[in-house]
Amino acid sequence: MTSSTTLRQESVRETRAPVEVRGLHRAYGARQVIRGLDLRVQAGEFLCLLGPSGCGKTTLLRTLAGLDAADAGEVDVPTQVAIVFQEPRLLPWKRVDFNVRFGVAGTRGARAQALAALEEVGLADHADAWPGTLSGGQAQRVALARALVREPHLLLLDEPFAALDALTRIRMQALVRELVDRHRPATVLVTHDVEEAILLGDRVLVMAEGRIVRDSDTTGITRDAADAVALDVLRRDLLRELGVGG
Ligand SMILES: Nc1ncnc2c1ncn2[C@@H]1O[C@H](COP(=O)(O)OP(=O)(O)OP(=O)(O)O)[C@@H](O)[C@H]1O
Repeated sequence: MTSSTTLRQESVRETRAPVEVRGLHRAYGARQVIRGLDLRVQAGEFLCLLGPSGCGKTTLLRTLAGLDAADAGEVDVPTQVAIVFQEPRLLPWKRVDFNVRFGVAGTRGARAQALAALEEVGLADHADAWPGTLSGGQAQRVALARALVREPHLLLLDEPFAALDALTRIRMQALVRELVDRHRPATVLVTHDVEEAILLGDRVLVMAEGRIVRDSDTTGITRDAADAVALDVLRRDLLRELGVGG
């Protein structure tokens, strides 16, 4: 990722508002899930969020998507937001093309936009297929196309690769990074996979007990042999932070 880093930073469209969260609080009944969380994501930046189960990652994403309300604090997000979940959540009784158009319902030229998005995820020839005939990876690519067609300025990905087999996961990681580099939304990916976070993101954040407790710049760390030591050190550090390993 080293060579493309400078290019990515230079081509950020300054007109896009960054994501800004200040002093966010959210409780479910007596349980305080998010406790005074601050977060800033620049336009075009790819942020990966790690954290133990139940620490509030999905709650944060849902709040950024406007699906959940904050109890206190400020949440400034762009108007164009799209979210992809672990499951594709397609309408099984509608063809692929409709499922993608669903993201821009009512817009003129929606069919053409849907086809363009399907083309980008390598599924142009599946526009008229039924969701039930797709593999898990293909269905998740349709979910990605449905998100892209909205031209999001903020793209939220909640463990989107977790249900995929190892090879499909690697292909999907590369596709998502490529799409983010091309469209430049601010991107927040929740994952439990430390290596995925380091290799895919520009920044890796660790969340614990409702706050961000670590923020590491990971731009430029690749699978190349030259980066092996940096990758290993960061991986160990992050695993320790997550309470795994010594
Ligand atoms: N709608 C809800 N009502 C009540 N409690 C909830 C609700 N949504 C989440 N919670 C609780 O809030 C806490 C944080 O949940 P959240 O899903 O945000 O965690 P997470 O970090 O995404 O976990 P995981 O990694 O397991 O997906 C959990 O204890 C969960 O049970």
